[in-house]
Amino acid sequence: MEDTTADTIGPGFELAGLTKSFNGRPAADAVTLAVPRGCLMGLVGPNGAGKTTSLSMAVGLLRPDAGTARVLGVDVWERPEDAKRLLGVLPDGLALPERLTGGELLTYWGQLRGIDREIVRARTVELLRVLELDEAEKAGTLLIEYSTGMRKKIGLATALLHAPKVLVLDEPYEAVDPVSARVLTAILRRFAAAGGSVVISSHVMPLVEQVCERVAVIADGKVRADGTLAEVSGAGSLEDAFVTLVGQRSVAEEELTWLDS
Ligand SMILES: Nc1ncnc2c1ncn2[C@@H]1O[C@H](COP(=O)(O)OP(=O)(O)OP(=O)(O)O)[C@@H](O)[C@H]1O
Repeated sequence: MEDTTADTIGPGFELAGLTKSFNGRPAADAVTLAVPRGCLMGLVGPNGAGKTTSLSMAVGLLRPDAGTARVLGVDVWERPEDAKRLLGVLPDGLALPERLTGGELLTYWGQLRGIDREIVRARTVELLRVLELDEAEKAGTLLIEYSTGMRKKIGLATALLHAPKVLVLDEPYEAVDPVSARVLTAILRRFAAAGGSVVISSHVMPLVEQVCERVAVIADGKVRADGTLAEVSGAGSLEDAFVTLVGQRSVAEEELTWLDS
């Protein structure tokens, strides 16, 4: 599945001036980021900051008002077929065909992507085992019966199945148990060590500190900070830097007093 049309130098993933407004309000305002090859980048920001909007535009799920995204030099909007071969995506709120098992989903997914049947079969078995979904598969568990964390994991498996070069994962650790989270981190580190680029969005700052080498902070649709973990965090923690960048909000003494009774 190697795309020979992709370039061999430059960043793995590049967002340049991505802009989108909803009802006249900018949700993403000239978002510009570069994820080097072999790098894990964390994308953090408050609720409604524009993370999902930016990532959706970057992977070809939401058409930008302006700006471009390139995966290994391939323009996501000009060459969607080539770009999609290189990209593995775990979108926000992934819709699943609920009446299939996880294994059936991966099998159909692989066929849709035109991957050889035997390869799909082998990768499906391996992904289900590594992500600890094999017992559910043996029991014939349908996706509608999957827990929230299991849904996240099968979504991740679909993102990995075609062996992409760039992974874009919206909240991949959300609802995932600690053991599975370690497995996920090991997968992502191995992916990056092999030269892949990874972007994860997350609200869990210690996790981003633990997993990512670079971090970008988005607030009000704008990139407020972008650099190595040390550059963005400064002398304190990432959470301290985040709160300084996006502003603090606490509950005043006179608010919610009706909860005191
Ligand atoms: N389809 C849409 N229609 C209208 N407004 C939207 C739409 N999608 C997003 N928005 C708005 O765009 C802004 C950015 O939303 P977005 O989902 O990108 O934020 P986020 O950083 O991913 O937030 P969260 O951390 O809560 O998931 C918000 O104000 C949101 O209400």
